[in-house]
Amino acid sequence: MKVFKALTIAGSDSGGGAGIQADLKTFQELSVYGMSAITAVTAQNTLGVQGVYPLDPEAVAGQLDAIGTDLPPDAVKTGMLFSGDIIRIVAEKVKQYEWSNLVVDPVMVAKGGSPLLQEEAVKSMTAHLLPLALVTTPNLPEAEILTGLHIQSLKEREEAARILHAMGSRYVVLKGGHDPLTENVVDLLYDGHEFIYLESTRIKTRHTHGTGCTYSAALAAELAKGKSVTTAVETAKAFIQAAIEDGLNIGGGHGPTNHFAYMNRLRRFGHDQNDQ
Ligand SMILES: Nc1ncnc2c1ncn2[C@@H]1O[C@H](COP(=O)(O)OP(=O)(O)OP(=O)(O)O)[C@@H](O)[C@H]1O
Ligand SMILES: Cc1ncc(COP(=O)(O)O)c(N)n1
Repeated sequence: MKVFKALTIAGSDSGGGAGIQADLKTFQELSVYGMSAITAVTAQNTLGVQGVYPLDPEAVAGQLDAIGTDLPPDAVKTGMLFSGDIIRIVAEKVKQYEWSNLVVDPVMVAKGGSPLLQEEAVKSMTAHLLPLALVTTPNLPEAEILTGLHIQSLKEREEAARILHAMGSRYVVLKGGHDPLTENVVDLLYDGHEFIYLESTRIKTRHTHGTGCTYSAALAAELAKGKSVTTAVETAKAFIQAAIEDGLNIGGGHGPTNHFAYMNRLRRFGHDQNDQ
């Protein structure tokens, strides 16, 4: 049996709801062998981020070399990268090892408002990493910072997606979780030709810690299995919808999503997700 492997390059969340921990849980649920390169350690729980301890860029490079020389991943995702120096090292290694199935989740700020990316690093993200991305998955505030647009209307979302595509990302998913005005959550997928809207019921819950990480990890896992971007985006959306619907009421703040939910539902309905 072929073993599909996915790599997450991201920060550690001690509370287990976001970052590396969310990514590995998602890979596992979707039957993909998970590997990690940690960029920063955060002291974090459902109440917020209490500390950020970035790793030396050399330590990040060392982890990527260890993986690149022995365990070539079928897909790679990036999350919290913290600094321009780390972004440049990651971009260099992605090119060196020719990792083409790259999902860039341009994580900038945690739910509670703590910065997870230095301001000066935004330029490195657009100059060095986005041109290597197969898919980038910004939320609305991240898309505004990356493009310089103020995004309100659907037309402005489409314009932002066009700009991100022109920056080099072959596909763009503009996530709509942060849009407070709409009844439904609307994500926008753009491949350089057409706009596809993925709509789902907005779940009213405060347990949304790690939604973006989990979503992009599910996308990377499906790409690792050889699924098309469109199919992988649809599965990732179903995965996160189930994970938010069955969110975990633990901790005193924003509880995490439920990584078991999607597969539990498929099992209940007698499907194996590899049959899809
Ligand atoms: N309340 C909600 N109900 C249903 N789906 C949601 C909700 N919030 C977010 N989503 C979905 O979750 C995914 C992540 O979207 P979101 O905009 O929250 O990303 P994010 O802000 O990067 O996440 P994070 O804040 O964890 O970094 C998207 O597919 C979005 O549609
Ligand atoms: C290590 C790490 N990576 C990413 C996030 C974003 O997740 P959220 O916006 O849900 O706090 C986070 N909080 N911590």
